[in-house]
Amino acid sequence: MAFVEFRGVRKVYQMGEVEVAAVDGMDFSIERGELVVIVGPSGAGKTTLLNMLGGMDSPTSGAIVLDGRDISHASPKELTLYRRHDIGFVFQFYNLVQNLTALENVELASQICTHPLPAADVLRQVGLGHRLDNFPGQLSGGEQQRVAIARALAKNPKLLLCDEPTGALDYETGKAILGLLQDTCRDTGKTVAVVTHNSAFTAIADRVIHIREGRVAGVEVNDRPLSAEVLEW
Ligand SMILES: Nc1ncnc2c1ncn2[C@@H]1O[C@H](COP(=O)(O)OP(=O)(O)OP(=O)(O)O)[C@@H](O)[C@H]1O
Repeated sequence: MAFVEFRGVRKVYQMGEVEVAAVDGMDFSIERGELVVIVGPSGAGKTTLLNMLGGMDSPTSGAIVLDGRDISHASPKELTLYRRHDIGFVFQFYNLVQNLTALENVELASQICTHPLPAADVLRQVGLGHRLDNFPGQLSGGEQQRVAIARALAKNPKLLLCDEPTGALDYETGKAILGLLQDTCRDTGKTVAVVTHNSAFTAIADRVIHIREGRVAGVEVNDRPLSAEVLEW
């Protein structure tokens, strides 16, 4: 069994009389330790997929398995624990607590977990060893996203789930963040999934899952992914 599996997953929203299938029968798998890019145009179903994989929402039908556990019928309480322990989230906007330092922001997340990694170590790992005591307002956008990545990693999650992680950053800073996600995957063996509309990012992935109209339009496995350093778009 693969590390992550989507099997016949559907998510249907009822809009008055009309049913909208935001995800309409999705099958894919992700292996442990892979950097995966899930890519598709606006409205393809990326957010709906991410919400289900992240345990924010449950599928209408089908199975979602992470590390051997089917979460598709999990109770709200079980999903809370799943989000807390199994998934590290990185969003487009960093969502840091403004009156806490970088170190305190990371420690805050670690406090709710059972096996957190030392906050200062993880901040050093993302290149912010010299910024531990700075507040978010004293950090650049790229540095704030590094804190957000450290916060997610310090939970020591099974899967790092990133939603348009470079969306608010300029070109060079965005590239550096992609490089950090790639290095994290290579150096720690962590499974990293990046959800994006930017098809250029697919070149750095071990596996690419193309999404269109609520379905998987294709899957590619890259034997030689490009280093994020040399990526251009
Ligand atoms: N709560 C909802 N109720 C009704 N329809 C929804 C709901 N959420 C999503 N949809 C519909 O499902 C489809 C997929 O939406 P989704 O937000 O998952 O796409 P997306 O790929 O994330 O798009 P974007 O890149 O623009 O965020 C769209 O047609 C959307 O209108």
